[in-house]
Amino acid sequence: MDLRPDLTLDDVTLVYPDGDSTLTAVDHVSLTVPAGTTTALLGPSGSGKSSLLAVAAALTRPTSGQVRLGDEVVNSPTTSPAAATLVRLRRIGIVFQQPQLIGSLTALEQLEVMAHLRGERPRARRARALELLDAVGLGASAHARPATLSGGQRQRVAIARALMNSPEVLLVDEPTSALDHERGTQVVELLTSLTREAGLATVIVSHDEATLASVDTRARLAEGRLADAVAA
Ligand SMILES: Nc1ncnc2c1ncn2[C@@H]1O[C@H](COP(=O)(O)OP(=O)(O)OP(=O)(O)O)[C@@H](O)[C@H]1O
Repeated sequence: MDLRPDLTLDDVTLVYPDGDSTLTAVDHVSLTVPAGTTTALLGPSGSGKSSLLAVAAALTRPTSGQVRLGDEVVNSPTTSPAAATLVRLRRIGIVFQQPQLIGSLTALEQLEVMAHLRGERPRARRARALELLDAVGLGASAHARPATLSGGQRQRVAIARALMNSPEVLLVDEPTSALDHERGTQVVELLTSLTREAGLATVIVSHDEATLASVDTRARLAEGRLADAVAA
C-alpha cells in the first residue's frame, strides 16, 4: 500500500450570507480521517454534512480554519481558485448522490474521459480504467452504456471514475440514497475495501445508518457542530 496522507480538518467554520444576517453551516469542526480508513458523516437534514464535504473537497473555501493533506494546507480562507482546482483534479475523488454519467458513453469511456482531461496517454488510461472497472465488479460491463446498467452498477461506475486520477482522498455524498438496503450495503463495503487497499482517506455522507456496518468511524453533526466521532 502506498503511504498516503491523512485528511485533517482544523477548526473549520463555514458561514453563508443569509439575507441581512448569516448562517453558520459548519461550526468549528476538527476531524482527522487517517489514510486507509473510512469515516461516515451522519446527521439530520440541514446539519451541515454537504457543506462540510464541500469544504473538504476544496469546492468551497472555509470562512475560517483549514483542510490539510498530511502537513500540507490544501484549503483555507486564502486558497486561490486555481490552487483549489488543482487539488480537486489531482488529489481528491468525489462521488455525488446521483452518478452523473454521460448517457452516450460506455462505462469504460466515462473513466477514460477523466484521464484524458489530465493528459494521460491513451494506452495507460485504458489499462487503468479496465483495472478499476474490474475492482468495482464491472469488468464484464466495460462497454455498457448507463441506460443498460442498474442504479447500483451506475454508482459503481461513478466510484471507479472518482478513482481514475489516483486520489488521496475520496469524498462520497449519500451514495446509497437511490439503492435498496442490500445494494446500499454492498456499495459501502466496496468503498471501505477500496479505501483500505489504496490507503485513501474516505468520507461518506449518509442518512442511512443501516448500510454503514463496514465503516471505521462514525462522526455525527448537529447544527454544524461535531457531536462525536466514535470508532464504528
Ligand atoms: N449555498 C448556501 N447558501 C446559504 N445557505 C446554505 C447554502 N447551502 C446550505 N445552506 C444552509 O446551511 C445549512 C446546512 O446545510 P447542508 O446542506 O450542508 O446540510 P446537510 O446536513 O447536508 O443537509 P441534507 O442532508 O438535507 O443535504 C442549512 O441550514 C442550509 O439551509
